[in-house]
Amino acid sequence: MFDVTRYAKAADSIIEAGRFLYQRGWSPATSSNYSARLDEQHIAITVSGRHKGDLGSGDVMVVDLAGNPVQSSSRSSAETRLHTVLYELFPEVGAVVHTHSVKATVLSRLVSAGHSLILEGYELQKAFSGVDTHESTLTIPVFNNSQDIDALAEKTKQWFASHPGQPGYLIRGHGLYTWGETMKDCLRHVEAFEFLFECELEAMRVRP
Ligand SMILES: CSC[C@@H](O)[C@@H](O)C(=O)COP(=O)(O)O
Ligand SMILES: [Zn+2]
Repeated sequence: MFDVTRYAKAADSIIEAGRFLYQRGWSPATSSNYSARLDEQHIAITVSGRHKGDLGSGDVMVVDLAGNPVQSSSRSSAETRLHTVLYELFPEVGAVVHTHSVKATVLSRLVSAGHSLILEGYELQKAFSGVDTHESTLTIPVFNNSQDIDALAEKTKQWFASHPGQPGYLIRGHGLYTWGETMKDCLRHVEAFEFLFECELEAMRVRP
């Protein structure tokens, strides 16, 4: 069983995140999903198919880390397993956010198959938790999109098990996943990624 007060707080953080991310244009047309940890075994996560700019408490439900609904007859995000593998891997992760911005989508299609997006030399890399210098190298893997979410989740789990310090990943033609200790950390990470994606796209335009 989960703590109801914790659920209420987590749901509020998810609803607020949806408003912010939709307004910024990063979660259009019912895309995206968000979650927050309640305890070792449970997370609050968005119900599948809901409009993220207009979430209410009925649009956030509880699942266990196996993805089973707890006290809910709703269907959780189709991408629930992409969230739960991150909670399984990293006990310190308290929230996970998935977005569908134009820049993440376009850039993910420009990174060649088998390559990662490398971010180096940007002061804004320090917006990511644990990064304290522009002289760091962030390796952002780009996974091929798939409707087989269990298979995709397994690939992400394997990659991040051996690269635990990296702050997120792209799915080609689809969007961004990032996480943090709190929902605030996640939103800062999304903003930082969006800034860095714009820089990378602009650099490609100026010097193709
Ligand atoms: C509206 S298309 C986007 C979906 O296919 C999916 O990628 C997505 O991000 C939202 O799925 P959801 O099941 O609502 O969590
Ligand atoms: Zn998606």
